[in-house]
Amino acid sequence: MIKPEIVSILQNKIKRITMNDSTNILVGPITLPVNLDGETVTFKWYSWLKATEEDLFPSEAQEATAALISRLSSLNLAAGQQSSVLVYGDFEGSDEALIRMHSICHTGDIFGSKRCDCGFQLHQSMKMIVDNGSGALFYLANHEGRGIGLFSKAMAYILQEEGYDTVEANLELGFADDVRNYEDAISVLQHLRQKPVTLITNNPKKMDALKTAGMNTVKRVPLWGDVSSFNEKYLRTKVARSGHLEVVKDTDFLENIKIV
Ligand SMILES: Nc1nc2c(ncn2[C@@H]2O[C@H](COP(=O)(O)OP(=O)(O)OP(=O)(O)O)[C@@H](O)[C@H]2O)c(=O)[nH]1
Repeated sequence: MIKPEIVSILQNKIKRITMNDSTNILVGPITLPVNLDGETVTFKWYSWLKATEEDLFPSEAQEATAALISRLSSLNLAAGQQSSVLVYGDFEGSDEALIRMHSICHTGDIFGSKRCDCGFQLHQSMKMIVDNGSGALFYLANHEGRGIGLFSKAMAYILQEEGYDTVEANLELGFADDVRNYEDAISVLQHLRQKPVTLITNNPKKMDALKTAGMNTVKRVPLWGDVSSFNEKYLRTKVARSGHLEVVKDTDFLENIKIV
């Protein structure tokens, strides 16, 4: 039995986001001071859980929060991945808000791998959001390896060491090049902000996903960097095969960046 005082602490921080055929349960905001290049910057952190079982967060029940809490310890949530959003500034009301839909990259974001540009993009986009004064970083934890999962990404890396490019490696393993879905994140975004957003990305598919969902995405800010001999082929493949947009049209952007 969950104590009433525990329910009353949590219930104002839990919101239901109803989608067409499922529900996302959003928890937050939670104050999150972050060390960003030596400065303490305070974000508001939220996480969400897709409620696939109807009784997880019953809409009619008065004690929906209690019902949810009482199920938590048996759900084995650590075995799955829950996504996050870090919100900065007056995200709901500001005229100009920058957002980043960042797909998890265990190797790049956590270990600092130089085989991709993910760690750089994660860090840089947080700084861009703070410099802008308002925005949100969505950290999409079910997107590892463009949706193929960490174990499969390890296999894809082995194929890449034998000369296959990123796209070929995914295809040879029986996946599409990119199997990511942004619906859950967009539902959370729409819950947090209705006004137009500017998306930090080089990937037009992310812009399309937001526009298709009816989100008013007015602008795009590109984000290339941390180019080295380790990730040069990966970055070239993004432009040549995955449709990523270069910084300057008709220019081979990598030739303008010193390879270290
Ligand atoms: N399959 C596969 N996935 C990779 C590889 N290197 C990085 N990734 C994944 O690629 C994704 C990159 O995510 P993002 O940086 O958000 O997306 P993006 O499509 O590059 O678009 P933008 O960075 O927004 O321009 C992450 O899920 C990484 O785990 C790789 O060699 N193979």
